[in-house]
Amino acid sequence: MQQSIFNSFNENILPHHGEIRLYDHFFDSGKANFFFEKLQNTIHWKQEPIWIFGKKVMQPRLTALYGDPEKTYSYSGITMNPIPWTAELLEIKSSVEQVVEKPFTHVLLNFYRDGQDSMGWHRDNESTLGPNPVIASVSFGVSRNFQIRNYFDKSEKIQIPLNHGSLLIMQGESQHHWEHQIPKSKKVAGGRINLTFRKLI
Ligand SMILES: O=C(O)CCC(=O)C(=O)O
Ligand SMILES: [Fe+2]
Repeated sequence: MQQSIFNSFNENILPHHGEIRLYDHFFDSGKANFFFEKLQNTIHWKQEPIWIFGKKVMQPRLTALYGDPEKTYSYSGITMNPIPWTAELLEIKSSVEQVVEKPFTHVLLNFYRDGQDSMGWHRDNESTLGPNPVIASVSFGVSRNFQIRNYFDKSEKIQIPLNHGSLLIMQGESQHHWEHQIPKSKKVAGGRINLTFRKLI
C-alpha cells in the first residue's frame, strides 16, 4: 500500500509556512533505471531560451512539457505547448497521484546533462497554478542537491539530496514563502531527469 502524504514517516522539511515532504525510495532502483533510460531516449528534449531581466538567455538544461492538450504553460517569458501523455508518463503520474490524492494536468521535465546544468532560484507561483499549488517532483539519475531558502529572509536555507527514484511533494504556502534551486556542481558526473507534476487551472 502507498503511504499517506500525511504519514509521520515523511516529516515536513519546512519549519514554517508550507509543506515539503520527501519520499526517498518512491520507485525501487529497477523501476527508476527503466524510467531514466526510457525518458532519456523518448522525450522530445529541447534547450529553450527564457527571458531574465529583459535579456534572452538559453536555459542551462533541456526541458519538455507533456500533459492534457487544451492548456499551455507560461513561465519566465516563454509559453510551452504540451505534448500528449506517453504510457510511461501516465504510469508515473498515476503512482504519484495515489500518494497526493489529487489529479495533475501537466508535467514539466528537466534533463540536467551533467553538473554544469542547473536551475536558478525561483518559486513556482504562476497564477495558472492556483493560490497554493501542489507540486510533485520525481527524480531519476544522479543525485543533485535541492536547495530551499526563505524568500523573505534569504539566510534561512535548507538543502536535501534528491536521489534516484525519489518523490518530493511541495504544497500549502511553500511557493509563497520559499524559493528553490538546483545549483551547479563540480562533483556531479552523470545525468539527472526531473519531472514536476502540476495542475493548471
Ligand atoms: O530539478 C528539480 O529538482 C527542480 C525542478 C523545478 O524546480 C521546477 O521544474 O520548477
Ligand atoms: Fe521549481
